[in-house]
Formats: sequence, structure tokens, C-alpha cells
Amino acid sequence: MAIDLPREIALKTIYDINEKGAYSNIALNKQLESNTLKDVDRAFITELVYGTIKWKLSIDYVISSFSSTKLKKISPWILNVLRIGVYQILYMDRIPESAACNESVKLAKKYGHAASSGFVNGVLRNIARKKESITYPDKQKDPTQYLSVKYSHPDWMVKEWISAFGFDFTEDLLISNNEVPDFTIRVNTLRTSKEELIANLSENGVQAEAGKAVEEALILKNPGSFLKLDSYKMGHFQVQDESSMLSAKILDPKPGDLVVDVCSAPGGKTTHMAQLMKNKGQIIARDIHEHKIDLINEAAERLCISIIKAEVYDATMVDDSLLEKADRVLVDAPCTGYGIIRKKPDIKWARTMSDIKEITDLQLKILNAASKYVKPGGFIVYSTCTIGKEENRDLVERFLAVNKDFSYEEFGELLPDVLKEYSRNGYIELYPNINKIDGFFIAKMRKRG
Ligand SMILES: C[S@@+](CC[C@H](N)C(=O)[O-])C[C@H]1O[C@@H](n2cnc3c(N)ncnc32)[C@H](O)[C@@H]1O
Repeated sequence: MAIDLPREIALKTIYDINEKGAYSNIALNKQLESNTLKDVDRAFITELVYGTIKWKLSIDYVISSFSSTKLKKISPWILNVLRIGVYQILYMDRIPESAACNESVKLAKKYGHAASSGFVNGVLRNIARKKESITYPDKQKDPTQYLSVKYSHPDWMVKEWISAFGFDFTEDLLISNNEVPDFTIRVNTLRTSKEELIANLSENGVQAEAGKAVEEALILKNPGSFLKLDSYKMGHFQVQDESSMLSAKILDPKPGDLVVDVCSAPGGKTTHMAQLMKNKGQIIARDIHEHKIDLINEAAERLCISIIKAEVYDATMVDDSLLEKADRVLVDAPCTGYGIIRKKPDIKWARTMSDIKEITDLQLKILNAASKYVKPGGFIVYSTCTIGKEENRDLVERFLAVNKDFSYEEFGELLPDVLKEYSRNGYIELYPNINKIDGFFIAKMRKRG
């Protein structure tokens, strides 16, 4: 009775994420890189990992309805075996229930003690048999619990969003957060054109179509192992969501500018800005984490960009050598990341409500320090990949209340046509349920000349 390798790899990855706090993308890449696997197995593992993490709360609700042992009393390995099993039974049409149960039982034998496999077998077969009769919390009696369990989001998060956006918007948002996002790339126009890249990808069996909004965006329908593509290795594209591309578009750097990007790693927006600057001028690209500086340099080298100077620097500290020197400054701040839950579902479980105070203090400190580098008449863009006003609109308002020499700068003309209507006189809020791209906030301000 050999264990199915893809399921075992998925189990180990999920264990690392749930029990050791590993980031989903990093934990998964580590496992995929250290095992030789066929594309079909890689895809299966990826789906199992992301699916199980995404639906964790709903899955746990079902397990606790069917298990006589409380969740807290189940050993972490066995609980994660059950989670993967339930995910296959409830959320994957193409997996026979018998395979989901049998393979989970084998894993339980290896990762548990003698009684574990019988327990897993009993719980999973029961769920498979009675899945049509599972009941969820009542929508009228407890709308928060209903949304939380139905769409697998923490109840405190659902509560916050209902009070900020209302019930219907929140339900739509939760549905979108559970969808698989487009795989979007940015054409590196320094190296190729959109048409050339589409043709090249097609020759290599990858189908690409125009992005939803941004001119240089393409959506890959079957990216597979894109890292192996020559066009990737030769720097003809960068993987990046369209929302993220908008930060550079809105900052609108020109060839010859001096740009300071204070939170730059891994360099998605920095390299986009270099592209918009036609690789002329200079970008000082900073990040607090030394190991991440390599990522910026690697991206710049692959994309054939020479104007980026990457360095370690804590953005909360003011660097006197740059005072009023920069034409444009980008603050792509560290944030809670609630706009990218589609891509990193573990964000839902890693955060707590109390994170907000600490993160907004950091964001304001960074924005204050970075604003000192803007020359009179220059511009600063503040962006986050999160939704919720504390880290976004409120934060910019707090900054503007004190820094009277800055004011919102309208940027509607810089937006793609389909997004112009969302421009709000100096800022834009994007949501996956409305715009079908990552949730983002981008504000632009000008320093009085
Ligand atoms: C949202 S990410 C930046 C993404 C990047 N702009 C891109 O487009 O690829 C935020 C970054 O801020 C960095 N960071 C966090 N605290 C910082 C600080 N005090 N100073 C500088 N960078 C910081 C993180 O390491 C992280 O790489």
C-alpha cells in the first residue's frame, strides 16, 4: 500500500503552513523544488494546498460536526490529513470519494498512531455519505457566522467588513476571495512588444490574452512551469497583478527622473517604473530585509534594467542625503494584505484584529519619512494591497492633516479607460469583487512647488 506522493507532499506543506506559520507560497515552492514531479502532479499538489488552506474554517466546521473528538484534541498531523481528505470530498469533483478516503487512511497510518487510521476512515466515510445533509449557521439568526462558515473567513474579519461595506458587498467580496485569480504578467517593453511576446508564448504552447485594464498586462491561460520558458529567462515578462501595475502608472515616472522606492522588494513595481522611464534616470530601491535585496537585483538583471540601485535601508529612518532630491517617491507599504487573499489564503488565518494598530503606526512612519525626499513640485504615491480604510484613506488623511505642503493629485487621465470611473480625486480603491483584480489602494500626492 504505497502512499500517494503528491498527497503526502501536500500534507507536509499544509502542516508547515498551519502548524509552523510558514507562508503558503514559500512552503509550496520549497516542496515543489525539492521533489521531481510531473506537471500534472504539481498542479494537483498546488490545488490541494491552496484549496485546503482557503477552505480551512469551513472544513473544520464540517469535521467538528462529524467527529466525536474535539478538534483541539486531534493531533495536528491527523487533523491536517482529515482536512485534505474533506477538501477532496467536498470541493473536488474529479476525485472519487473512495480514493480521498483510502489515501487519507494511508497517510494517517504513517503520520499517526494505531487508532488514527480507523478514526480518519470513520470520519471521512461519514462525511462522504452524509455530505448533502450538512447544515450551516442560519443566515437570518447570525449573518456573520453564516458568511464566516459558508465562505471560510474568520468571523472578526467578516464582522469588520459587514460594518465597513454592508452584508451584500461583503458576501460578494468573500466569494471573490475564494476564486482562482488570473495569472497576469507584465510585458517588459524594454525587451519586446506585446505582439511579439504573445506569438512567442503561443509557439511554446502558452495561450495569452489581453489584461483586464492595463495596456502592458497579459493573462496567461495555461502558465504551467513558466520559469522554464525562454521568454521568461530572457526577461521578456514579469509576473505581476494589474492592480500592482497601477502604482507605477499613477506615479508616472519620466525618463531621467530620480525616483526613490522605499519598500521595493521583490522589485515588481521598481522594475515597472524603470520600464516606464525607458531605463533612463535612477531608481534608488530600498528594503529593510537584506535577503530581499537580491530579489530586486535578480529581477533587474533578468529584465535587462541598469538604472536600479538596490540597497538595505529602514524606511522609517530619514536619510538626510536624499532630502528634497527626488522627482518621485513610491511608498508601497507593508500591509495586512487583505486585497490578495485570492493568492495567499493563509493571510486570513495569520492575522488578528490587533495587527491594525501596529501596522498603521509603521505605515505612517514610513510615509512621513519618505515624503521628505520629494522635491518641491514632485510627487509621492502611497499604495497597499489591502482593503479597509485604516491602512488606506484614513492613513493618507492623517498624513495630509500634518503635512500641509502636500495635497491629493488627481490622476484620472493616467488610468486605463475601464478604471477611470473609480478614480476619486487623488486616490483609487480596487476590489477583487468589483474590478476582478487584486484589492489595492493607491493615493497620489504632490508637494507644493
Ligand atoms: C508590499 S511589499 C513591497 C512590494 C514591492 N514594492 C513590489 O512591488 O514588488 C512591502 C515591502 O516592505 C518591506 N519593509 C517592511 N518594513 C520596512 C521598513 N521599515 N523599511 C523598508 N522596507 C520595509 C518588506 O520587506 C516588503 O518587501
